[in-house]
Amino acid sequence: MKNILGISVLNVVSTVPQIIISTTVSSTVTTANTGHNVEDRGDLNFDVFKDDPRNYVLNPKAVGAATKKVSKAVEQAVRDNKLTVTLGGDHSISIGTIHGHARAEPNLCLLWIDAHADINTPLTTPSGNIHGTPLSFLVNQLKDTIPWAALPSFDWLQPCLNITDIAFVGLRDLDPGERYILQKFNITSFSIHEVDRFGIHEVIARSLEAVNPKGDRPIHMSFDIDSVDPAATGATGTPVPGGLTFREGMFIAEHVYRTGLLSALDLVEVNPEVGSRQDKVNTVMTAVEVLTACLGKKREGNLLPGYQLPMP
Ligand SMILES: N[C@@H](CSCCS(N)(=O)=O)C(=O)O
Ligand SMILES: [Mn+2]
Ligand SMILES: [Mn+2]
Ligand SMILES: [Mn+2]
Repeated sequence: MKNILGISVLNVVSTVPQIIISTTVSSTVTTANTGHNVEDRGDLNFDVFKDDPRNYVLNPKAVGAATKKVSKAVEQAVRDNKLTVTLGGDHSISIGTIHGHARAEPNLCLLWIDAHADINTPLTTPSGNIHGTPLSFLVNQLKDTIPWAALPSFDWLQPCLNITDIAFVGLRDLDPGERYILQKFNITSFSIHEVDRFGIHEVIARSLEAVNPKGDRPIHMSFDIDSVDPAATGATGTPVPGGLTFREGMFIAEHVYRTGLLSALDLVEVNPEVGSRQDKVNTVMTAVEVLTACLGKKREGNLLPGYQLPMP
């Protein structure tokens, strides 16, 4: 079982919630005696500079430089044989986490847990926000849809995923371009409709069967906190009603942990600058619980190795 490494990746500066998540995860995972020790490699700080006006997408220079840094940090952590956890922050960082993970583990498969598909291309995005496009930069089959010459800050990036290596869970807000892509390439996807229809166990089992049928591929799970219903995750940038219940989110985490194949994990879109104080508390609590479940903490309780009943 890999050791756990926490890389706190923050948008620009450390935020209290991210610090709470990373320190709580470290202590919780250790005390839950999951057999792991947690190493926090600290924050990746990014230069914030005035970016050019929208050129297909917003802030391409800043995001291109930041995701390049993330890629290097994640690649190194995976090469150090760490189960690598990246906390965010904008889902655009997954351009870097998945690229870096794939450089060390080219055979990875991807679980994308999200209200959104985040697979708009720079030409289909309605907002220009790169957090809605990360997957289009990463998959081979969409390579020709990216205006690479207009986005030189991404010249370091080579597509590294086969589009059929992705399974989506929790979708409930797709743009026309995304729907087209999912249909055209027959990508494994379970919207909230399928979660309601089949139940979360069947959905996550079918997702893993589709992308990892032999159970021999490292798993990258990119968990967008907005996959869980806004009632439990109000402090996020693009909330969508009718999300996964807290319990369904926890089930996904526990089930993926039990595969023993989790190799890298993103926990993203925790945004401490939006929502009420209670939203922030709820969102951080949800993030901590999902993360620690991904890392071995069980709702049934963890048997402490060598535990003996105290006797009088
Ligand atoms: N599809 C929309 C919303 S994208 C939401 C991104 S995230 N990472 O899921 O919050 C767009 O492209 O602007
Ligand atoms: Mn975002
Ligand atoms: Mn989302
Ligand atoms: Mn997302």
